[in-house]
Amino acid sequence: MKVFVAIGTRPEAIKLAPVVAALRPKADVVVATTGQHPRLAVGALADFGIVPDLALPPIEGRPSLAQLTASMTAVLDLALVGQKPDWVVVQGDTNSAFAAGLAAYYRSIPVAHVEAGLRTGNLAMPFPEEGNRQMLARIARWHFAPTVRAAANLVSEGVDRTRVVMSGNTVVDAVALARAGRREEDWKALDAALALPDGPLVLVSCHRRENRGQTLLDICSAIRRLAARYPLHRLVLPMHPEPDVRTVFQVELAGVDNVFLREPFGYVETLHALDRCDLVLTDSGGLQEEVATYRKPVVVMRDQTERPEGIEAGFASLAGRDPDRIVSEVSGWLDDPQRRARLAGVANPYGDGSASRRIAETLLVSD
Ligand SMILES: CC(=O)N[C@@H]1[C@@H](OP(=O)(O)OP(=O)(O)OC[C@H]2O[C@@H](n3ccc(=O)[nH]c3=O)[C@H](O)[C@@H]2O)O[C@H](CO)[C@@H](O)[C@@H]1O
Repeated sequence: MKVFVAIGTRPEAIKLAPVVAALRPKADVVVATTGQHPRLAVGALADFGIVPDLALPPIEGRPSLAQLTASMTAVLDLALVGQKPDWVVVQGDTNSAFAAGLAAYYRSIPVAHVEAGLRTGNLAMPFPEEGNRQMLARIARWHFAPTVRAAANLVSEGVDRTRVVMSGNTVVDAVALARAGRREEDWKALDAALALPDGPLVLVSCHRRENRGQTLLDICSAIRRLAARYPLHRLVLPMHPEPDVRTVFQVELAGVDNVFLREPFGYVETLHALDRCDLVLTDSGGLQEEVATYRKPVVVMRDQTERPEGIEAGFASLAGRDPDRIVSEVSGWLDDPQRRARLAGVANPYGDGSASRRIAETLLVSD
């Protein structure tokens, strides 16, 4: 069996790396980068010892979403004609995932969708991810749902329930795979490599499209207020390379002593920061899930999340994008060490670390 695994961005690389590892012994796997964020995707794959087999041309300039999707679809179409895979595997909700799914669908190649069924039900938030994942659900042959709720979302939309597999989220497998074999001193060495300051850490990340513009300025004001309120804490912010986001952070947070702006972390470095931090403040999807492995709290800077499981389990607080709410939700955790300590006993709602094995087993015997 030949499986074409399409990877456009860092989170897809992270969440598909364990699927590639699970498929590789038994299938001919072609790992292809789609050109969306090749540098970040290749970097994340390297953390798992994976080198892409096929690097499609990087998307240059600042294309519109339609141009981005159209050009990736056209190039992926040619790649699929050349490779003739039996399956195309896509993950999540990026334009890459949608472009690869669409290209495969038009060539009548079945699509397996990993992390299927996440929904806010609001096409404007997250944008364009909610639309991308809903469209993928219409054309996929296998739907690998990360949670029971995601599986139920798909069935309620009319997806054939025999094509929905509750696999768990592969991010849990990714964390375990990236940690495997690393020794205590390897992790300690990362403090120096990352120039991570001593003292308690807060890991901050923010890059969603709907959080740009005035909202990002508001978020920066919340970060400044938190830095002043918690002078002993170090707020570490690896910046997404998106220029609109980077520049704002660099201007708005310049000169704040306990805010540390950093270039994007590698995956292993991010896991180290997760291990060391007291709290994560983010609009990221993956970080909302990874905190559950580390039993750390996360304050989510979004109005809605497609991951209510984290809130129900007690890891996540939804702060919206209002600075007062952000400051108060973060304070609710940082001022209450016992509340944080209680997370140690909470089960991970995102899976048991065997999602990739389930996905590989299903694909390898299916038509
Ligand atoms: C709407 C939504 O939620 N969509 C998500 C979106 O991804 P996201 O929001 O999770 O994206 P990011 O925040 O960019 O990445 C996060 C990953 O990167 C790691 N990381 C972070 C900073 C750094 O400096 N170095 C790193 O290594 C970090 O630990 C984590 O694993 O697309 C995915 C793909 O389809 C979907 O799965 C997913 O639903």
